[in-house]
Amino acid sequence: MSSKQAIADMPSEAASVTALPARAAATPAKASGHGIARNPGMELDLGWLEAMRHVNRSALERRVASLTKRRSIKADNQAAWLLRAVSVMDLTTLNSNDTDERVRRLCAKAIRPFRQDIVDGLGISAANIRPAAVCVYHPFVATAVDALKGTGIHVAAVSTAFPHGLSPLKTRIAEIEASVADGADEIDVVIPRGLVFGAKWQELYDEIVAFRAACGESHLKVILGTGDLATLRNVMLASMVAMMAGADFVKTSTGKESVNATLPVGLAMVRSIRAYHDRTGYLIGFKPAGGISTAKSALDWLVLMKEELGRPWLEPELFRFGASSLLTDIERQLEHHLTGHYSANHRHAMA
Ligand SMILES: O=C[C@H](O)COP(=O)(O)O
Repeated sequence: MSSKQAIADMPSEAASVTALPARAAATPAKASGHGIARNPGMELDLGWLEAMRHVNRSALERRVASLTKRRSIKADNQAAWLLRAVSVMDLTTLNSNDTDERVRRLCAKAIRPFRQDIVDGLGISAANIRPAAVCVYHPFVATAVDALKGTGIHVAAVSTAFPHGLSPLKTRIAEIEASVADGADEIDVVIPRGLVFGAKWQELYDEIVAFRAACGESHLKVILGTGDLATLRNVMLASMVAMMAGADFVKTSTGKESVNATLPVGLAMVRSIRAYHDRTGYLIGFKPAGGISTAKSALDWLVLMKEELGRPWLEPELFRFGASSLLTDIERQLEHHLTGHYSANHRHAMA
């Protein structure tokens, strides 16, 4: 199969794994394109958490090693999978020196993610492949909303005293409300990691319930800061509490911890998503973020999702990469795919 054919066939090429069945819509789908029944959450079930006593780290690591070693993506299909990676990307800028101008340039990159010669070479002009969202700090939400108007690209805001989550609860809730008022479609909140260390599950649950209420129709992604959580059991418990409290997505990292998204941690979260689905029927999204900057690592994550959860988790409704520099490497790899050589990073300007 030629790579152009593989690109045209991308949805079916990725469809070979049986997906978890989608639940019949229990809550109305969001008009702005999030077409999945939203997780309403459930009561905090401490007994369920208690039952999750043991997480077998070495089994998770073995599974990750086998998935990445015998990766099932053939060379001809790689360009198609890289385009898929772009379409599930939250193109992110979260820097202390962000400006309105920089955010406008990033939005322009989201609208036209590839150089015209790459678009023409791959034959993808009709496919309109773009990141799912642009992710910014609150002061830039209005700018991004304006720059992306009419494109269908969502605006995500990091909230709740990102990246540490350590301001008063009232302040964190007000921050969510302000981003929603400015037009954010998605809100990425961070949890205070101390609540996990103290096993203060009720407090964590209540905070996330309040975050969800403040989000209204905007979708809620809950960042666990997994690099700070010390154990995979903590990661799984925090994931479960976030889902019980009504998270639409669980997300690994802020990008500011010393350890960012890793595949074993991702697998632990994905297994929590599966367990939550088995019990409630709801499909929860997953967003690995932080340190995902190479096309190769993006492919590893996509394979993990395809093999563990199935086809629906290759769509932006249920999967996102949070990444500030991944698009640059993907563009370089696509150019290499077309021309056989690499160009310098500066030829693929981000913003
Ligand atoms: O949520 C997204 C992350 O902050 C992006 O992290 P990164 O800059 O390491 O790609």
